[in-house]
Amino acid sequence: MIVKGQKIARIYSNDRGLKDASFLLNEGEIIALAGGNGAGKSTLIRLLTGQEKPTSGQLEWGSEQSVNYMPDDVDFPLTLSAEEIINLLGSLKKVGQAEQETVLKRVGLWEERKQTVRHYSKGMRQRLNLAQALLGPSNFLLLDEPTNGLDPYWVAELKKMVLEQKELGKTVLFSTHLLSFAQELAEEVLLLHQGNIITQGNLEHVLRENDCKNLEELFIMKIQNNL
Ligand SMILES: Nc1ncnc2c1ncn2[C@@H]1O[C@H](COP(=O)(O)OP(=O)(O)OP(=O)(O)O)[C@@H](O)[C@H]1O
Repeated sequence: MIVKGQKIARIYSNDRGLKDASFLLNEGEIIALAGGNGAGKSTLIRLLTGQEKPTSGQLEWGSEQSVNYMPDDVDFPLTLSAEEIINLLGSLKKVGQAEQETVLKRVGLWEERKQTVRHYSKGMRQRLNLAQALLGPSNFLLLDEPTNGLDPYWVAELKKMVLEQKELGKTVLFSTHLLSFAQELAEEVLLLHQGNIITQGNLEHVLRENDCKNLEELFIMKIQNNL
């Protein structure tokens, strides 16, 4: 077990957030946290990273978890280059030059590594964000809206990178509102709507159980039932 949520909630003063979420994440799985805007995906991820404290409920962690995290909104210093940022984070994470180089090459920023972030496009900044999450040892990778700003080539590369991480034995949880992306990649799915988990489990199993041909059909059916 990686982590178990036991009726975990984070309710903000406006009564929104994440409500009584119970779930179990197992080792070595690719898990999609899917749902629309304001569904509670980032809130759940922030609870998992410890950036948010639950208003009720708890998380029970398996032993020796080490988490790498790709936030959905990171502002890298505009005056630093990708190389400097990865170097700085590399020294904090005790990762040597060779791995730093591999990671920058993997996200396609090696050629532009000496340019400052100011000169990067949105997609390049997002790839730098991905690079920092790939850097250093972890067994649990949390990616919040990793496709944001990526073009089709890099979305395809992102899929490959997630599968590579799985091959290395890691658990990968990513949030998305792109249901086709979740469908293509995930083994397990947590479908969120207005702060509630409306469906969870093995993707093939939940589709079969609900007689749906894909996640989009399931999502529409579930939210219509919730209205
Ligand atoms: N700091 C906050 N203060 C008040 N309300 C918040 C706060 N953070 C999130 N919320 C509310 O909690 C709900 C869930 O937000 P969250 O950011 O987790 O959704 P999300 O699924 O990540 O959405 P999106 O896909 O739009 O990023 C939303 O209704 C949002 O307005």
